[in-house]
Amino acid sequence: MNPSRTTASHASSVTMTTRPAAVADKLTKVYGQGETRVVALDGVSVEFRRGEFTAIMGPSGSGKSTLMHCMAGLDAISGGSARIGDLELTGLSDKQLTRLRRDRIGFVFQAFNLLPTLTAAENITLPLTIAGRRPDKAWLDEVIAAVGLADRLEHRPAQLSGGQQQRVAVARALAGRPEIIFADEPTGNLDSRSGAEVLGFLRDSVRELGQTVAMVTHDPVAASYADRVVFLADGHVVDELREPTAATVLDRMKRLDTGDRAG
Ligand SMILES: Nc1ncnc2c1ncn2[C@@H]1O[C@H](COP(=O)(O)OP(=O)(O)OP(=O)(O)O)[C@@H](O)[C@H]1O
Repeated sequence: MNPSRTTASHASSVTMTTRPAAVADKLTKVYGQGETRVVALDGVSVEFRRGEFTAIMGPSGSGKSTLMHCMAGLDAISGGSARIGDLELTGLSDKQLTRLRRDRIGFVFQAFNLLPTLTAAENITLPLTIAGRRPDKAWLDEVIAAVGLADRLEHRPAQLSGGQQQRVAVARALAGRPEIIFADEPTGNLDSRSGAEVLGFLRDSVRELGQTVAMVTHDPVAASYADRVVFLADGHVVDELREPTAATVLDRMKRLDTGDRAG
């Protein structure tokens, strides 16, 4: 049985009808020119609904990271559109994109990217400090309690396990109540137990705190924590699975690898 299916997704059922947190519409991304031209995304349309946890999977080179970078305003798009909430990313200046990333998007990367000289608490609030925003104390307490870091707040990253460091990174991503969190292989550097904790927390942030998460992963077990899996191949969305289990995800991945994209 898939552990991610044992509790009802209350937040999802309440919020899924509202406008999506992020939308790609016929999104294309072309790198290079002439002989080095690569079409990384070839008309990708996908919605990330509020209060939903989406995993993005696909073979190496299928465009997963490119999709995430374009949606998060880290990379310019070549055609189509990308929106965070109702904000269209095309045409935004570098300054506006920086502000968008800072104020409306949370990031979790494979490498935890914590500042070594700061405590866990200072790392968690750093983006808010940089933005000159006052942390919402009640929300922060809720996030810190949920990630189980209340007794580690004064520790520096070197004094924390990998799993704890990634939980600090997740709390940091959540601290500003972003419109959406983009997670790129968040469990890639963790053992399976720590990985399960981080994934469980990402799932809880969606179910219990009403957040929205899009996560790139290669791992069918990680994907099984999501509400849905979007499959990419050769820069296209080729499949989608709801209520995934590790077994159903693996089965779809095998079909992609053999080029059978039916169903
Ligand atoms: N900066 C770049 N310049 C040129 N080509 C790029 C660049 N970034 C990505 N590509 C190409 O775009 C395609 C999609 O790459 P992308 O990294 O999005 O795939 P991916 O699915 O995330 O792969 P992986 O699972 O290996 O991380 C690949 O063919 C890749 O070589």
